[in-house]
Formats: sequence, structure tokens, C-alpha cells
Amino acid sequence: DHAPIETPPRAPSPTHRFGTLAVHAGSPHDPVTGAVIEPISLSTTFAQSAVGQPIGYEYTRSANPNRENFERSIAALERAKYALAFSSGSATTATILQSLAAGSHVVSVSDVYGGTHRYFTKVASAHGVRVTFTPSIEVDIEELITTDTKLIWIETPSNPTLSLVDIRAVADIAHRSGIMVVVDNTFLSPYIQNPLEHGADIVVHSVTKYINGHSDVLMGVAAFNSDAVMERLKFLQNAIGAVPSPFDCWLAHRGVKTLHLRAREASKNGLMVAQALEQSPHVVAVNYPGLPSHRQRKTALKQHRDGLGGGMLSFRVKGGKEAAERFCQATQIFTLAESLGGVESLVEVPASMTHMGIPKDQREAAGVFDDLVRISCGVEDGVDLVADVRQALEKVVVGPK
Ligand SMILES: C=C(NCc1c(COP(=O)(O)O)cnc(C)c1O)C(=O)O
Repeated sequence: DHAPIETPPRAPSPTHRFGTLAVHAGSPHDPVTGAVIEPISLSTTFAQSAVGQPIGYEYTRSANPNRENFERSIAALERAKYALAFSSGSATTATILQSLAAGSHVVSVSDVYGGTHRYFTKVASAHGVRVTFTPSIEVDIEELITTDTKLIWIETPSNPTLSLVDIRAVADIAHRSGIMVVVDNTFLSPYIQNPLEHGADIVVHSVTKYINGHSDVLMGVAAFNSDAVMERLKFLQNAIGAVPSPFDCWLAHRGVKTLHLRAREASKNGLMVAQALEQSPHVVAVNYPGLPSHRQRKTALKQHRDGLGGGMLSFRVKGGKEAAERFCQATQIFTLAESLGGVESLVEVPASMTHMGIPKDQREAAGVFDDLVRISCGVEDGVDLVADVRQALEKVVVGPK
């Protein structure tokens, strides 16, 4: 006859730290079964109690339990009020750009993912949205902004040269003209960087990468605080319909629960590999924001948790394109493949793969040369990764024909 013991609220508090939020945010126990891990709700439609009276959900494209749980998880991890999930990182970019009226202007950093460049130059332009690229946005943003400018698009660190942007510096200028700032945070994940805390209005991720972290889900997400942005993007999420499946949301929600463990391990490996590359006579230059020598190390210390560099890096190898390709053929642990952010380490040549679609002159203006190799460090043992890089470098020497 004792009063029931008040069970503590299951939902984690916003005051909880990242690891606790990663495990518990967006993870209510099933109220009927008590299941600790959320069920996968594959139903595409939901019964209504009377005409126009849904009991809960209506139709899966508009909303479903697994997507909402995942969206709540990312909102908590990016310290945002809202998050919306899409069927890929590219679908996220497309939906945000489609929120702009024809005649709008966007200023973007030059060094962006090849697919983002493709959308900006071949799709958005066809819809009357003009995009100006710049390799030095902090310096020339004020002269590039026009009365039509609606959006600033930043990747920091950028794909694949690992260039950084001082988000606060750009946001302060943009906000004076009522312009929104979008930061693509894919390369660092919410564990290492939270762009909204530095003045960004929207943060986007290819969930395909670090957030899911196991190279088995294609997905994207946007997180933000504005009610007006929520109303606009929620409408477009449903109207365009580029949404992820409940199963993908369930998988990505499982993946994100270990993000803090994977991101720290990948950062540790990134630094070890970057240091080994810096010491090699076969390497011309290394791009890694975790190195003291990085040209924007001060910005990394300001914006990255504990100054971590993340798991992504790139380097220029002596011997040009042929040497870069030899390196990628010679690695034994690093897999030659596109994408990044998974538990397995990957290697690629952006000029011939992920960024091939960008015209050579524009590619090289952004620092993407034919001899540039991009590395995604996974969570293997760093000693093995360094040994693999060293043995592969010994094979890049392009001997006489
Ligand atoms: C597939 C690769 N990038 C995808 C990507 C995207 C697109 O995400 P998708 O989930 O692949 O559509 C957006 N932003 C950045 C910074 C990205 O790196 C790659 O670089 O290998």
C-alpha cells in the first residue's frame, strides 16, 4: 500500500553532457511494452479514430516515430531546438536551397564536397538561385554580399582540403544584412563542433558519415533554433518528400549512441597519421586541423572540442597523380573508396573521384590538386594505420619507366 515510487523522468536533461545525451536523447522506453530500445515502425499509414482525427501519426512521409526519435537525438547533440532528417546529405542541401525564391543569391566557400558544388552549379542555378564561390570568405564576404544574398554556405573543415572558417566572424557580418549562415559540420560531427554555438543559423550533416558511423546508412539532417526555419523546412520536408526510411532512422539512432567514442578514437588516429605524413620525405604538405602547423590552428582551438582535429585529413604526395594513385593501391588497411566517417579507414583521390565533377581550374583554385590524397581515419588501432601509411608511401616513388 506504498505510494508508487516516483520513477525519475527517463528523458535526459539538456544539462547532461554529450555522452549521456548520445545514449539517451530521443530514446523513450516504449510506454506499452517497456522496450528499452525503440521498435521499428515500418507502417506507412496510421489509423484515424474518425474522419480527419488521427490517433497519433497520419502518413510516414509527414512523420513517423523512428524519424522523430532520431531528430530529437540530433537536436540535443547540436544543442538545437529542432532537427529535420532527410534521405541523404545532398537531399538536405537541396531542400534548404529549395527554400529560397528564384533570384536569391548564395555565397559559398570554394572548397565544398563535389556533390554540393554540383547541386549549386547545375541545379540551383537552373532554379534561378545564383551561387558565388570564394576561397577566402572571411576576407571578402562584405564585398560579395548583395541585396539578393539570402544564405552563406560554409564547410568547416572543408572537404577535402580541411580549410577552416571562423563561423562567428562570418555570422556577425551576415546577420547585419539579415543573411542566414549554414554550416556543413559533416567532417567533425556534433561531438567535436557545434556551429550554432558560434553564430550559425543552420547546421547540416551527411548522416551517412560520422553520425551513423558504420557505412550502412545514407541520410542527412539539419538542426536549427528558428521557428520560422522549422515551419519552412518542415513543409518542404513533406512536400518534396526526400525523407529517410524508419529503418534507416533506427540504424542511425543506434549509430549515434557511440559517436563520442568513435569521434575521439578517429581524432587520435588522425593526429598519429598526420604526424607520420609530416615526417615523410614523400609528402609535400599535410592538411589536418589537429596539427600545430595547420594554417588556421587558432580557429580549430576556438571551435573544436579540446582542439580535436577529427578523423579526416588530406595530403599532397610527391610524384603527382600517378604517385597519389600508387599510394591508394598500396594501402592494406585503408580501403580505396569514396565516403568517410565510418569505423573502417578509407582513402581516395578527390581530383579523380569525389571532386572529379568540378572543373580542373576551379578544383585547383580550391586546393584540390591531382596529387591530393584524402584519408578518413576509422577506429582501427592507430599504430597499424601509421604502419600501413608508411609502407604505402615507400611504394609511391615513381621509378623510371
Ligand atoms: C560522399 C562524400 N561526401 C558526402 C557529403 C555530403 C553529401 O552527403 P550524402 O549523404 O552522400 O548525400 C554533404 N556534405 C559533405 C561535407 C559531404 O562530404 C565524400 O566526400 O566521399
